[in-house]
Amino acid sequence: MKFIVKLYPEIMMKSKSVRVRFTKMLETNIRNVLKNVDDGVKVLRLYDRILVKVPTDKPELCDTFAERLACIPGIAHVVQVSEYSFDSIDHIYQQVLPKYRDEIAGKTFCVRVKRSGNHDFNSIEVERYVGGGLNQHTEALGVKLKDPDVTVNLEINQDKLYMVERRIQGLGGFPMATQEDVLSLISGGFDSGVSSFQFIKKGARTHYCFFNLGGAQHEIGVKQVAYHLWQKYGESHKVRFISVPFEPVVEEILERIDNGLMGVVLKRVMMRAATRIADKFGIQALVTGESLGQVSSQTLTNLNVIDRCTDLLILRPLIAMDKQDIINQSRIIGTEDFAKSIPEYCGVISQKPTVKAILSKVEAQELKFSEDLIDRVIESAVVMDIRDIAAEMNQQVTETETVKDVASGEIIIDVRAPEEEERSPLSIDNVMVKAIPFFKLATQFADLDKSKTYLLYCDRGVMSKLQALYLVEQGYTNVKVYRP
Ligand SMILES: Nc1ncnc2c1ncn2[C@@H]1O[C@H](COP(=O)(O)OP(=O)(O)OP(=O)(O)O)[C@@H](O)[C@H]1O
Repeated sequence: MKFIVKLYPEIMMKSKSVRVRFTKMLETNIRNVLKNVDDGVKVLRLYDRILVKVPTDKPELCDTFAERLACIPGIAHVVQVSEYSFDSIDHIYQQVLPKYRDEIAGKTFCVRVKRSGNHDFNSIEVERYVGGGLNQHTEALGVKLKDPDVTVNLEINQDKLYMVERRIQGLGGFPMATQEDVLSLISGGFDSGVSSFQFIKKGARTHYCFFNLGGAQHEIGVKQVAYHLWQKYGESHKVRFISVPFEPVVEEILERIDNGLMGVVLKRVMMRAATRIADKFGIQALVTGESLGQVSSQTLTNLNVIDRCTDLLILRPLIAMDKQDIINQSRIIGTEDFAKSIPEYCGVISQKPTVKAILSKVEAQELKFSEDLIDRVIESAVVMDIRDIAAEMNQQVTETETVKDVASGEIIIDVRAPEEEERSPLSIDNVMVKAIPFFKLATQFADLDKSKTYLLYCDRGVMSKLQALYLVEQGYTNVKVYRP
């Protein structure tokens, strides 16, 4: 079984040298991602496509490969094919006939051919020859060129015939790391998840910067979102997750800054701190999830005042998007459930925030800050490789317990998202399994029988550990992680 990966058209329109560079990057990225599924995978770059060969003894991996390919930036679409050799047009027909005989019986059909290489026939001739043969020698209702019941898709490349079994829509965009790095300010809500995703899709290594205003639980929640985005769409390249303790900033803002200006001042301190971090790592742009008019700090006047505190480029990919479209997008990329479960943590919500901040007044207010405020918070920032989020959870989870077996009376809670849980439900003989998706767990755990012990389960063991930590933080002791 093979996949033929088609590059996004924007890549194909580039000059030869750029196209080759992008294609090579995509080839490497695909290899890096798929070898995590199985290192027997073979990835081969051709002129305008990349071939992915699934290990012959593991056809069951096809669905996982298809899912992973659908999330790698730079791919227009992927076709899953079976491969045959041929020596004549009739040989093509003879191989197609047994494959499609039953499928087209009682149905209308048409044959579509894409051809590359040197042959003594063209695509239309193959369509007519194969279509004519199938029409005569099967129980098909007949050929119908527009809206047939079945389309027989064939690809011919030199002496190889590929029969297309399914088409998988790609993500589009550019291959990861073909663009320069960005630092995405992530708060765990709908917006910053989507804005981060847009830069991953555009091929920018997207590092994460989080300002902690709400304690350990907020940080755990945001780490879940960042880890999900990286693992699903950007796994080919490692990135950093930087957590900056912002309680000292919030404290000074509450004590020293005029009520109406608090929101704008908080954002300016964030931008200054993020600029320092970006400079340290040679990153040239910040990304935020700000959107025009969404909250008081996001009027044009206020965004302008925010921008004046740094020379660094601030990119706001959602600036003209409607909130509902952002939420819809977050559903598609899988961050909606995380965002729903993260409460508003901003401690600097003033009663009457100004929508028209005046730069000179804001600057005068900021003189009231302790001189070393930003130095202090930057010094205590924690920089981690995003891959270590999973490892860190492992370490911290020793506070809770990870178990391989279920003791009598223990109950398993399957915390996977409902679609995943429905696709492959967990069932263990003589063990009670309850499905409570991770985003409902925090609220529903309190209603469970407290005399019982609960083992949290998810397929990769990251989400279950994060959720276990979260519950331990809240004071529960009757929770463990289940890793069979
Ligand atoms: N605690 C934080 N850490 C890092 N970035 C933040 C934080 N709070 C806000 N931001 C950045 O500022 C942007 C605007 O935040 P704000 O709270 O004004 O709006 P929001 O609509 O609640 O954003 P979101 O939905 O992303 O939480 C966010 O999208 C994010 O990029």
